[in-house]
Amino acid sequence: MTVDVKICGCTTPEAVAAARDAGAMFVGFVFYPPSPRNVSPARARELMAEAGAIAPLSVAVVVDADDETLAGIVDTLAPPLLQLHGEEPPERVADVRARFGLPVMKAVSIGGEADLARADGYAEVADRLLFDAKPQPGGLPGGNARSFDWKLLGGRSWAKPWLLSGGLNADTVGEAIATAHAPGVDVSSGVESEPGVKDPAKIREFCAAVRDNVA
Ligand SMILES: O=C(O)c1ccccc1NCC(=O)[C@H](O)[C@H](O)COP(=O)(O)O
Repeated sequence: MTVDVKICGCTTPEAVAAARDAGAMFVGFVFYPPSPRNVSPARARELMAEAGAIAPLSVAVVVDADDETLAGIVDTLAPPLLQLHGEEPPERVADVRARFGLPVMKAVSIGGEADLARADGYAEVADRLLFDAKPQPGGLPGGNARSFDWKLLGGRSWAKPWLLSGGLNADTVGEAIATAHAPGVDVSSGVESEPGVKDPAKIREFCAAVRDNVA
């Protein structure tokens, strides 16, 4: 069994290279100006180029982005996956997918059982799901180092591949995978030295912890 890893919020070539060398499947670029991890689409393209030909797949992370913003990202970066991390309803997920001809991963914030029913709705229209913790009111929609009760996901199955996210780090990811039966994991804050600053050593430790905890 393998567990897919996404290192989100990369802003330096060193972070992308560390993710690549540690075997991450995805690297996320955040296109959301209030985030300390915000980069421009052109910078994200440079970072991927600097990481070389054999690189993880880039994921464009956006929050309630309009079509013009998405078109700029798609034209500049050509990401193989879009991550919608805002309040996009299922209809918007389906619309983005059809309009841009790209697979879409929908972030679903989980606070309790009711949110799992919401996830069922997204599983019908998205290509992947990402389960994250609820943001605090007025806070960033993601990248908050907040976790949720992983037991809510244990024993559930979805028709689409999914990633577990929210407050993970090298110390907790093994238990998180085992509890939620997660086929993939995503991390941002847990591999940083301070908000927005990825630490290559922590990226390596995180990916090693995932490997060590998968039978
Ligand atoms: O990371 C951000 O700054 C961010 C801002 C706005 C929307 C989404 C964002 N991140 C999305 C991710 O996929 C993060 O990796 C995910 O929320 C987990 O973050 P963390 O709890 O810090 O590991």
